Formats: sequence, C-alpha cells, structure tokens
Amino acid sequence: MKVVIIGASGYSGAELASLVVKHPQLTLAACYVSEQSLDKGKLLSDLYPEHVGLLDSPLLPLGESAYNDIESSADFVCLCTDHKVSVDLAPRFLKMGKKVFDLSGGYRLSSNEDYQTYYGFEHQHTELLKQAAYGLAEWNSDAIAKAQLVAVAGCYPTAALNALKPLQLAGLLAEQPVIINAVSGVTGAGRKASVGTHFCEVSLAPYGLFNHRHSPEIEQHLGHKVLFTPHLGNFPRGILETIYVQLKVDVTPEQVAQAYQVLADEPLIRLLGNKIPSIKGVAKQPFVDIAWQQQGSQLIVMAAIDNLLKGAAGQALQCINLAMGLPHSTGLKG
Ligand SMILES: NC(=O)C1=CN([C@@H]2O[C@H](COP(=O)(O)OP(=O)(O)OC[C@H]3O[C@@H](n4cnc5c(N)ncnc54)[C@H](OP(=O)(O)O)[C@@H]3O)[C@@H](O)[C@H]2O)C=CC1
Ligand SMILES: CC(=O)N[C@@H](CCC(=O)OP(=O)(O)O)C(=O)O
Repeated sequence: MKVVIIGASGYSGAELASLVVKHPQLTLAACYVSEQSLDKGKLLSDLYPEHVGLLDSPLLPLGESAYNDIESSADFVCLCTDHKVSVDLAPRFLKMGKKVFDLSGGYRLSSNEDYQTYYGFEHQHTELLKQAAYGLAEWNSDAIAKAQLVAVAGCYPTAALNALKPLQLAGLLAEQPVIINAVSGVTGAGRKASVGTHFCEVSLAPYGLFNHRHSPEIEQHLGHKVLFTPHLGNFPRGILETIYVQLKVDVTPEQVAQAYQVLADEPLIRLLGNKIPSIKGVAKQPFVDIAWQQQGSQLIVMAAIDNLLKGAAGQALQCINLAMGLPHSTGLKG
C-alpha cells in the first residue's frame, strides 16, 4: 500500500516516514509540506541527517497539482499537521476515497463546543466527528480497521487511557476525579521555533492548568472525570505520567492486578510489575510501559511512552496495520 505524508518535515511526520520506509508492506509514495514552506524542495534527510540513505525523498509543496498526484498515487494519507490544518485537509482526501490517518486532535472530540473551548476554533466539519474512529489502537481496533477516517489518539491521552481504562472497565474507580501529573519532552511541542521551547528557556514547569485540550479527550474516552496537569521537561522525547487513583472501598490488590490482565497479551504494552516506568525505558521504543502500587484504597499508576512513537507515529502505524489486517506490531517491533 502506498502512503503519503502531509507535514513530513515535522517531528511526528519524519518519525512516521522513517517507519513507513522500513515497513514490509508499505511504500512511501510522497512527502509534503505547506505550499509556502521554507523546506520545500529539500530532502527529508537534509533536515534529519540520521536518515541519510533512508529518507532521501524531496519535500513537495502541497499546491493544487499535488492533489492530483495524491489522488492517483496514494492509498493512505497521513496528516501530521496542526489541528486546524488537518480539519481543513481531511475532507478533501476523504472525498477522493482515501483512508485518512490524522495525527492531530482535529477529529478526536465529539463536541463542537469542546473545539471552541479547548482548541479555540469553530469546527467546520462536525459531520465527520461522528464518522471518525478514535485511534487508540488496543481499545478500538475493529472501528479503526473499518473507518475511512482515523483520529489517532493524543500523546498524553494514550498513556493515561491505557493506564486507566483497565480500572474503569473493571468498575474499580471511586467517584472522585483521577489526578494525572504528566511530563513531556520538548519534541511534544513540534519543530517550529518558539521562546517557550527554546533549549535555554526550558527547565521543568507545569502548563495548561485546568484547560489543556487533552482533559476533554481523556474524559470522553475514559468516561470518568480527571484533573490533568501537563509539564514541560528539558529532555527531547518521552512522556511520563504519575496518576493518583482513589479506588472504591475494599478493592484488593488482586482485583487491580486482574483488571490489568486485559492488556497482558498486547504486544505494544509492557506491564512492569514491581519495576518503575521511566523515560529512559521508552525513548525511541514503540511501547506503553505501565506499573502501579497500592496502599489501601489509594493507587498510584505510572505510565511512560515515547511521544513521537506510541504517542504519534508509532500508534498511527499501528492503526494502519489494523486497517491492513496485519498484527499490531508489524514494522514496529523486532
Ligand atoms: N510532537 C508530538 O509529540 C505529537 C504531535 N501530535 C500532533 O501531530 C501534528 C504534528 O505535530 P508535530 O509533528 O509535532 O508538528 P511540527 O510543527 O513538528 O510539524 C508540522 C508539519 O506540518 C507542516 N505544515 C504546516 N502547515 C501546513 C499546511 N498548511 N499544509 C501542509 N503541511 C503543513 C510543517 O511544515 P511547513 O510549516 O514547513 O509547511 C511541518 O512539516 C499536530 O497536530 C500535533 O498535535 C500528536 C501526538 C504527539
Ligand atoms: C510538550 C507539548 O507542548 N505538548 C503538546 C502535546 C503534544 C501534541 O502535539 O498533542 P496531540 O497529541 O494532541 O496532537 C501540548 O501540550 O500541546
């Protein structure tokens, strides 16, 4: 199958391109940037020298003629673009009959009101919100396999939902909101330069208090209230979440362990037992690492992912695998 990547010069797009070229059943048909991009005409390997010899394809401008080329050459279109750009681009490719994998948050929520509140724009294609399958691969594989539009899950939500859905499914969560403290590396903010993500400026600080767009995403797909606080840390890639859960009265450690068995056979989830998840353990790896410790009715769950792999490009490839009827981990593991 032939894959086109829009936004290929960005961090998640380049990561996805490197996965696609190594995948046994995919071909990278073309890589695009915006029509005005300063990078158009450059090779992807000019921007990412670690991929010299692997990603020597040129970055093409997404102008009118590009749409004809994409119509005739692509099976899958991956949007590695900003939310609003993805919202605008997806319908055009869907009309061509392409299967679209959107790595942005443009189609993850069901309510237009949430787009206004958390994304700051009025959604122009609300009819597609119902059609989009939420791309949280371990939990929605049938819908992902069938849908024409897959809204690949957000980075922080991927870690939080895999950590919490087993407990919710088993009915173990008490009524209180779950508290999620998360730290992300700087690639989470994308490649474009800004003072807030400048190497000399970043230390460790919270942001997005009470109003980060991943709060409604986690709540919608968990079915439980959360208090989510992201932090930006001074390392390149990876997300670590420490999650404080109040369990229902008398929930035993055996019940908690039993609840997590739902993930035990998933090839891209590692249940660590007594070990502590870390950024080091997941950076450049396709996995979600999960562990927990319990004291009475208090449970602390820890989850770690690489934001560019399981949090973006890795999970997008996992969704493509599902669409092709392949095992989840094809092209991702060993
Ligand atoms: N970074 C991460 O950890 C994660 C990112 N995501 C999501 O993935 C998407 C991409 O993120 P990320 O890779 O970090 O972003 P980057 O800012 O690193 O890259 C954005 C890419 O989009 C291109 N682009 C911008 N405008 C247009 C346009 N109008 N048409 C075509 N291409 C365009 C940019 O190139 P140019 O401007 O030169 O045209 C660049 O290639 C975002 O929606 C983000 O929320 C999801 C999970 C994790
Ligand atoms: C460190 C940092 O800035 N992270 C980004 C989240 C990463 C991302 O791009 O978000 P999606 O997964 O929703 O696409 C943020 O907080 O906005």
